[in-house]
Amino acid sequence: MVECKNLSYVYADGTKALSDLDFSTQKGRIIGVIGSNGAGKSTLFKCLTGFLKPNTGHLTYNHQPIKYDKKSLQALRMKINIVLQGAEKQIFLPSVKDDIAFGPRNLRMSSEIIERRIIEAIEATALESCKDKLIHNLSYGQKKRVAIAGVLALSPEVIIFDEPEAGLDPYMKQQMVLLIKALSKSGKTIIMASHNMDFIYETCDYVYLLKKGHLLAEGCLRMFWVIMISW
Ligand SMILES: Nc1ncnc2c1ncn2[C@@H]1O[C@H](COP(=O)(O)OP(=O)(O)OP(=O)(O)O)[C@@H](O)[C@H]1O
Repeated sequence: MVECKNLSYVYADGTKALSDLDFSTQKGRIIGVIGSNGAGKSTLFKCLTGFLKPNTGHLTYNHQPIKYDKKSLQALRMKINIVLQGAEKQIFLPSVKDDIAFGPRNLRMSSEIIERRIIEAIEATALESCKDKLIHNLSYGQKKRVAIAGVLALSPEVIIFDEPEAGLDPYMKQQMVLLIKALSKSGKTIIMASHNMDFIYETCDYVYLLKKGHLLAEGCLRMFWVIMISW
């Protein structure tokens, strides 16, 4: 479980990106983080993954405060990982299988485990037909699934998606809804940001609404329209 209490983050130029934010997750939940451009969603995700250290507040994972030394951060990213909006940013190697294996190989997992993780990640992301192709030749939607498979291969407990449906056609958007729901059903906790309210409505169990770094509202799906009205 990830929990933030009174989280604040100010960038070096003085921009107050998060102010006194309370946020928490529960295992298997799909949590949507919504808010207009500049609301603080990406900053929150950078704090949750340890890329940014909050100026004030408490940030814990499974009730333990997040530590910022190299070893602790590496361990944190095994538990909480992020799928960035631009798939290209997360692709490091030319072949699908090698790219999926990149994280597990860096962590020096055994070849049997790596092979099993590759197979499971390919299956979960329906990449069977692309698995022997060069990533350079894949479509945007396929590249996005390779990026997701690379994260799944690390087997994190919490997966953050930054605009998972952006750039996908209607069929692939629907596939993304199914993939996210299947991950949650398998026990993964999902946190995601999106500007697509239909996608949020179709996918999430619980929603946080941010405005200029402040938490404006939060609620489960049946509260969704109340949240929308107050936005
Ligand atoms: N490196 C930075 N230096 C200074 N200010 C920053 C930096 N990164 C983000 N900000 C500012 O912090 C605020 C929150 O930005 P953030 O990217 O977290 O918002 P967001 O909700 O993810 O927006 P979007 O929906 O456009 O992705 C904005 O005012 C932004 O300009």
